[in-house]
Amino acid sequence: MQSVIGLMSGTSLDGVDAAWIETDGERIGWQGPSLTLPYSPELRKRLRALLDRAPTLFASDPDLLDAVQALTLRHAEAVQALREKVEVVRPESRLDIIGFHGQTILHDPTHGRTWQIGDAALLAEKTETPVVYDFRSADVAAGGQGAPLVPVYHVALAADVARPVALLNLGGVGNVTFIGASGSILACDTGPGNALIDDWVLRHTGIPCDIDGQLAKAGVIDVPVLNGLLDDPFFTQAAPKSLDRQHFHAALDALAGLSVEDGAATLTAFTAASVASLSLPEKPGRWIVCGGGRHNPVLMRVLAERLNAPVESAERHGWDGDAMEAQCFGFLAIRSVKGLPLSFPGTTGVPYPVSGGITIQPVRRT
Ligand SMILES: Nc1ncnc2c1ncn2[C@@H]1O[C@H](COP(=O)(O)OP(=O)(O)OP(=O)(O)O)[C@@H](O)[C@H]1O
Ligand SMILES: CC(=O)N[C@H]1[C@@H]2OC[C@@H](O2)[C@@H](O)[C@@H]1O[C@H](C)C(=O)O
Repeated sequence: MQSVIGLMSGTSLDGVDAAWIETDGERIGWQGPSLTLPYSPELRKRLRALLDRAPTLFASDPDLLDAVQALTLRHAEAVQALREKVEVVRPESRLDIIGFHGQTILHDPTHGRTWQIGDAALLAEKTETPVVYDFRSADVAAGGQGAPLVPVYHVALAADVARPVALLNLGGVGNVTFIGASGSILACDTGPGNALIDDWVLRHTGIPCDIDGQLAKAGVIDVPVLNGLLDDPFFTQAAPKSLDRQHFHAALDALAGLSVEDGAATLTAFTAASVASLSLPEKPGRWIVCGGGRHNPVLMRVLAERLNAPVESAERHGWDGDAMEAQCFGFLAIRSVKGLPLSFPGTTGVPYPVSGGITIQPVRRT
């Protein structure tokens, strides 16, 4: 087993998640500490501006280069902070490698593009550790969706969980890994997770999310608006399929005129209904939820109602639901180095299993 730090900067743009695990890329050993280093409001604003400009952005754009540097240095701080945490609990541990996802600013696999920003060479230099990055390009080049990549990690984690089961990540965007009774895998992005709720609440209250679902709880779902949102052609596409965070951005216009509470209730129902609209080969015996959405009790309740099945938090299975994506990119880093597949026909629609990721070594100091 090797010791690895996985780093994930998710679609919520809230910060970088870092997690330490021991793994050989197939089995998962010690799940060590994890942490989130938040981004400053200023960096969030710069990243958000890049999302809007990404389709026409040049790699040499000065705003992009500045943001990449700030983002990468924050990742290096996360690595240092996590090393210090591990030093306290397992002083004998030595970091072998880092899995660096970066920040997605554009995801358009149908046009062969997926773009995660971050400077892997700078991170390798600052941390004096080999860094694996660019996990999605090989899959997209081979005709896959480039996402989700977490399923192979979900399957390893859930090796002992009764099947059929679904593992649902509710981050900015939602994604699911379905494991059938026979072990068959089907995965896809599900639709919005928290990103639309966050954007709506931020726009109307200045607060970055609907804390504990308080606004949604006080609101009433606008059914015609909800049905209009569910008319999006994404929901009739078969899995595997993936999404750009901005795909549903215009959806907020459909809510014009609603109170902030009714809008939050409608968007919370939209996230749950988009998961329930999935057509899976078998009905999962349980849904295990990770990602920030599981902290929203209203979203969890509406999900359970719409899925008509047990909906459990990842912690019920001894997992850290806030660290799973970061852990995953540590796991994928080792798989990348070993040339093992990261994606499969059932997870991204790629025609054959594909590895991916590029390793960069730190500059040797003489
Ligand atoms: N107590 C809470 N109440 C409501 N929502 C919450 C709470 N805690 C976290 N969230 C939601 O979780 C989000 C963060 O989730 P997470 O960190 O899983 O996203 P991410 O990793 O950036 O996204 P992705 O998985 O799409 O890359 C916040 O933006 C917020 O909407
Ligand atoms: C292109 C991209 O960055 N997609 C993210 C995003 O955030 C959630 C969902 O959309 C998922 O497809 C993916 O991340 C996870 C970690 C994945 O690839 O499995």
